Amino acid sequence: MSQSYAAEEQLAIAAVRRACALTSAVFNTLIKNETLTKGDKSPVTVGDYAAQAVISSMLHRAFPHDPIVGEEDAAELRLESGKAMKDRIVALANTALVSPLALGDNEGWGIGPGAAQTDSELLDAIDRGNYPGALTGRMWTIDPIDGTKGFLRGEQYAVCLSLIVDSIVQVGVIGCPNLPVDPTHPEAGTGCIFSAVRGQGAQQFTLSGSDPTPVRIPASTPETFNFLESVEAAHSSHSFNDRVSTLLNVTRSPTRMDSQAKYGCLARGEGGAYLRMPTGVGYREKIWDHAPGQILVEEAGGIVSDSRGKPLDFGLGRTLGENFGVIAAGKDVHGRVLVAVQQALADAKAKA
Ligand SMILES: Nc1ncnc2c1ncn2[C@@H]1O[C@H](COP(=O)(O)OS(=O)(=O)O)[C@@H](OP(=O)(O)O)[C@H]1O
Ligand SMILES: [Mg+2]
Ligand SMILES: [Mg+2]
Ligand SMILES: [Mg+2]
Repeated sequence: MSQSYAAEEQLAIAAVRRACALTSAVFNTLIKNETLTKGDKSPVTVGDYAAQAVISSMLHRAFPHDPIVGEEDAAELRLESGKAMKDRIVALANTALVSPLALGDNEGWGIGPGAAQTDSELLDAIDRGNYPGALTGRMWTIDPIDGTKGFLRGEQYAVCLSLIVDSIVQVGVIGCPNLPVDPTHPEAGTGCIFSAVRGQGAQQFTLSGSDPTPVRIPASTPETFNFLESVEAAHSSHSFNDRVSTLLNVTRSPTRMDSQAKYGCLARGEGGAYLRMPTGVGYREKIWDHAPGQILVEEAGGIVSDSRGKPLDFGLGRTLGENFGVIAAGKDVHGRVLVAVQQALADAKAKA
């Protein structure tokens, strides 16, 4: 029997709302020494750490036994050299945690404002994201800022949270503070949340209101179809997407956008397909970069697979393991995109 996951969805929405308020505030005041470069050369800001601390604290309060796979860890913040950053993160996280009841909070589920946390409680909350993942059982994924490079550029980024049970994503919530609420009326403002529960559909509402609207991927037409792809050429191959576009006679140029906002746009009918092919050997996609997006697109009536047509495997640890690339698209076009991707891969192999 399918479960309702009502408490989990409400908590996830409330946590993403609080984290989005925090990241928006951070962007307006971010200064240079509030960003670090991680071992893999990617950036992390006080916003990433503080948002993970807030979401993890709220999860722990509501579901103390659930393990968490979170992108960030607090190792740098525990060093003497990280003290200034840690102090700022603690202040930001506590402001977000104790602020008055945000829309979507529900005290009945214990997800209203909480008490301020100590430094060590907040560092421990960040480090609770160290779960290695598992094939069975419940676990949450947190990507506190997905598309950190987009966040730093003032463009798209997303606060992403999912609940995975026995390797299947059951709840996904994506907050997009910089995304237009209505792409046909950009003047109507920005700030959306997407949310989906397995078997119950997908919805969008505004970051500041409680106005859920169901989202569904419409049938695509040659006039409207184009690819959604990463901004960063290092994250997915733009030239491969060009070849697939040529094979499919796609005339519209791709929409480049950071983060899982791409899954949100696809789910509400923008673009037609999200194609993410690896640029080099070795990088394994992280589960927090795809779990909320996968359930959102599937619940909006689409299909998400890797470049071989296999489902994404969320039960192999912190990465998607052997999955190679991602194709997300409406049901009517996914098969055609998959065939074109296979053709482009075969052409590249023949040339090599
Ligand atoms: N080499 C490589 N290949 C593929 N993906 C990578 C790679 N390196 C990083 N990442 C992950 O990409 C996440 C950013 O998502 P996007 O690629 O959609 O954003 S962007 O348009 O490129 O900025 C980004 O997520 P965040 O770190 O949360 O921003 C990374 O997890
Ligand atoms: Mg990410
Ligand atoms: Mg991130
Ligand atoms: Mg990152």
